Amino acid sequence: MDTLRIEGGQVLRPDMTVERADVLVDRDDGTILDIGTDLDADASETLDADGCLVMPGLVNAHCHVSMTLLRGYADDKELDAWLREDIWPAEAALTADDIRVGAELGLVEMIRSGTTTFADMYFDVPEIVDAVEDAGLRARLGHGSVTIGKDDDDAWDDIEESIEIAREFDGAADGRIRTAVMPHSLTTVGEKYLREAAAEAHEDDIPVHYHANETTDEVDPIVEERDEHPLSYAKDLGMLTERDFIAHGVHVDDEEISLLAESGTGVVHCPASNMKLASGMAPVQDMLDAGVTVGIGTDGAASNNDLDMFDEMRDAAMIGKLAADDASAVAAEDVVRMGTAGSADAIGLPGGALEVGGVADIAVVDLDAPHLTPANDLVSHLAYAARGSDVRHTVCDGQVLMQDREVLTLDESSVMERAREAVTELRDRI
Ligand SMILES: N[C@@H](CCSC[C@H]1O[C@@H](n2cnc3c(=O)[nH]cnc32)[C@H](O)[C@@H]1O)C(=O)O
Ligand SMILES: [Zn+2]
Repeated sequence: MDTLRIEGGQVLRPDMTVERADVLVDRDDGTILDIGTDLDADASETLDADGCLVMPGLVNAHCHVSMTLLRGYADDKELDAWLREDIWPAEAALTADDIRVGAELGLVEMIRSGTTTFADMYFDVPEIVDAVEDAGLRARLGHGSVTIGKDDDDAWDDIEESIEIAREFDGAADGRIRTAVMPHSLTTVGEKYLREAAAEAHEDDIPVHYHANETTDEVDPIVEERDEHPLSYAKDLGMLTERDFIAHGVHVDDEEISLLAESGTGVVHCPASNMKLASGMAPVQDMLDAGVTVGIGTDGAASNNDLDMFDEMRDAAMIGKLAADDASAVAAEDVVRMGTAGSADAIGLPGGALEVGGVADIAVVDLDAPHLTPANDLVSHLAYAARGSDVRHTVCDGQVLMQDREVLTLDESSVMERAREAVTELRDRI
């Protein structure tokens, strides 16, 4: 058997306790064989974790990965103007090659910050599929469709593309890639298209993922037109089921929180994007109290502006306390759970916890740094003090993606160089 032993570290267990242990991984099937201090087996390969915390790989539950190319391209604007005036025109000029290199750049960034799994809404998805296959991450991918401003034929084409992409690539990369049908939002996609997209997806047991209740501009028109709140509308459309997950959920009322909890629909909280676009403060503690499955996502790099899930966990804790006006709200354990198991549950992929028999998706965090000293409470450090750059090794599906900060599956400097060139040309085209 081909095995990997991560040895000498402390291990974060699913109950958020930390214990000294080695982790033995079966690289053939990508699962954890054993966790303990006296594992016998001679491993085929070892990763040194001395002075490190071994934790589940982080799960970035909402992203637009190729938007790394638009990092710093347009800042300091609210959502609607930012999308219409800057982002959508720039995206219209992106080529398939741009999408590929933008995705690779995002994947390098995620691997370097301990993210092993992500959910992504973008276009030219086959390019992203190929990039993920090579990079070795786990992902739930989909084509984002928009129908407003399009004639009926173009609108249907875009919806059908989302459905076809989801069917074609589900199970790709030896099963590491799953898919979802991804209508962009409840206000940028018309009712009949949403209904059809959800029905088609669910017919094949494929989830639906969309932006919802991100800004008041997305809530008010629905309330005015339909005399119901967006998530009640989503329920009528068949888009609020156990397998589905929404991004944001900032402006949700108590009734909508109950709908999320009853249906089991996942919510992906994107605190940095919500702060940067001044979208608002999601009632995360209320959602957790109600039993909603809450994960964390970075959103695209143009509204963040990085893909570091450690930043995101800290932001979630900070804004969660502010939103609840309570310093005990959205505590360290809660954000670490949301950034790992919560995200994995929300997007319906395995991972998010280190357990025997579970997938070997692992981040090894080097604790030997001034900002992580002393080790009073390692869960607190993960939530409040650690950075993506503290990650030393990243493992996904039993394969080592980064060892001693060297990315093994992609050529980091060539990816950066190609991304710089792509953006120089893109700016000329726009
Ligand atoms: N097929 C669509 C693209 C949809 S992909 C998903 C879209 O979400 C956009 N996006 C990124 N961040 C956010 C956000 O925070 N809220 C809403 N949309 C976003 C992103 O720029 C991208 O255009 C088209 O051709 O216009
Ligand atoms: Zn988004």
